[in-house]
Amino acid sequence: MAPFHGRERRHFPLTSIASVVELFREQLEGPDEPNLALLSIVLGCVENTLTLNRSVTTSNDDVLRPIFPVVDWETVDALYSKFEALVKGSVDLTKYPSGNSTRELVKKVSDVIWGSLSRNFKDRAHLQSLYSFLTGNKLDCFGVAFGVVAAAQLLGLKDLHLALSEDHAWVVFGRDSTDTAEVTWHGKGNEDKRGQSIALSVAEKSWLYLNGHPIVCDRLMEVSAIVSSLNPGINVSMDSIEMGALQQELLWLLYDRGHLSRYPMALGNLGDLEEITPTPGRPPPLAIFQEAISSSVKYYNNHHVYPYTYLGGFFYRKRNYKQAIKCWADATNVIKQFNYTREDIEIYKEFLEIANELIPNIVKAVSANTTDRVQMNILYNPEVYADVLRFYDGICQWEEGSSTPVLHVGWAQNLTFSLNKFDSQTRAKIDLGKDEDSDGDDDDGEDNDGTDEFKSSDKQTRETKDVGNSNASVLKLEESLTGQRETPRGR
Ligand SMILES: FC(F)c1nnc(N2CCN(c3ncnc4sc(CC(F)(F)F)cc34)CC2)s1
Repeated sequence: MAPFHGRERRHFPLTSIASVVELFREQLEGPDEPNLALLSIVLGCVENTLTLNRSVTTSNDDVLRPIFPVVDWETVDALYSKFEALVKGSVDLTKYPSGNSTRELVKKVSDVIWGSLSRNFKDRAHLQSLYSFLTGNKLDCFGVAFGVVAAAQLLGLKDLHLALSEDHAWVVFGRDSTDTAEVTWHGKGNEDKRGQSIALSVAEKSWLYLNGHPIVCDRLMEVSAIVSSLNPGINVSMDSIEMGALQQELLWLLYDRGHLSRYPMALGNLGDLEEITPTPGRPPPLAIFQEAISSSVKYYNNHHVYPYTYLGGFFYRKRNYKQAIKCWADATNVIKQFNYTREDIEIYKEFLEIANELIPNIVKAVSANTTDRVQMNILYNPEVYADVLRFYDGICQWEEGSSTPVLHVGWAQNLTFSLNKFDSQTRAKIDLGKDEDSDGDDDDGEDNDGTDEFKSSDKQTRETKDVGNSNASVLKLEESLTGQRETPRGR
């Protein structure tokens, strides 16, 4: 049975990037909601063809370059009908009161997707689409959550939407989307919490749930999520040019309609693509990365970390080390608002790489390459030194109040390595102003080795102090981790 109004049929067979873009344009223009299952099947089919079983060689070993795959209507219609039969065959809507979705109904839809998954390994690439689900019974964490939303759309559940953090996905439903439910798993070795509300997890103030500032999608942002989670990767070192071009064009189509404005990671993805292949007449990557930051500040109370690490990575690749370090300090200025829990491992790894590889590489590169006067001067620049301290202070504040420690002696070794590369006069130049106490003089007799800052301060108070306390806390950190003094906080 043709599941669509036949309007979509006229685009098939899809034989080029332009034909896929036209299908998406028509879907986005309405009047109906875009059909999430259809679009996910189409993109999954194209991605699968362009990135898997890629190179075909002839007898004399020429590598045949695949042209853009032909996506037939019959293929898509058959897969769509299979999905529709599975979903409508498994969920008897008469058993659920009409109107807003209930937790039981959401759990049932999640069970339908969950129950169809093959048991084996699930954190490979290209497992995010309904094409993967319908042809291989495999989905990754995002794909399961997306599949639940696509199934809900098929069932006419208009209140059920996708919620996204920087490393997890769940759903919102009910009147004004205030109810939430886990529908997929997260990470390795964590029991899935499907069916539960996310309220308890948010209360832990973990980065994983963005402390109440997730991306809550509407149907059009759910299309943005499908496009943004496209993976043009053929292997670790090669991307499909056609797939990257398709993702870039679809992201601009969504950008022009405003469907990326509240989606910082999609803007970051677009910035990365524009850095590789600039689109004539479009803003430069820097402007797009800055838009991602503005989006997080404007809509998510500056609680997203990735906008700053997207931009930091961009500056690092451009060898603009001063700006890169500033972005990374701005990134820990975000993470310090959270408490570290074991499920935040992905962002921990991000900061570990910055602290223990990228910053040491920078200070090594600029001190080794003394001929490059421009780069050399960052080791004589107190603002850069202050940003390195700010970076570490954010990590320290992240650890404060957390159930799980963040720092270990490896951090301190890299900290001392990086700080010692800065010229000693430079280190003296930063404003170490002590905080004014009530009678206004600096030294009120208490031992000013910074201990008091640890005992009395919590995150809020330290927030208002200048970099001086960051310096104190970082030096305390260095001493505590290298064993010269007791740990600043009993743990
Ligand atoms: F900060 C930079 F270094 C980054 N480079 N790539 C980054 N990615 C790439 C793409 N990505 C994403 N891009 C669009 N949307 C989403 S929703 C989501 C969480 C989950 F997968 F749904 F669980 C992840 C994610 C995750 C972050 S951050």
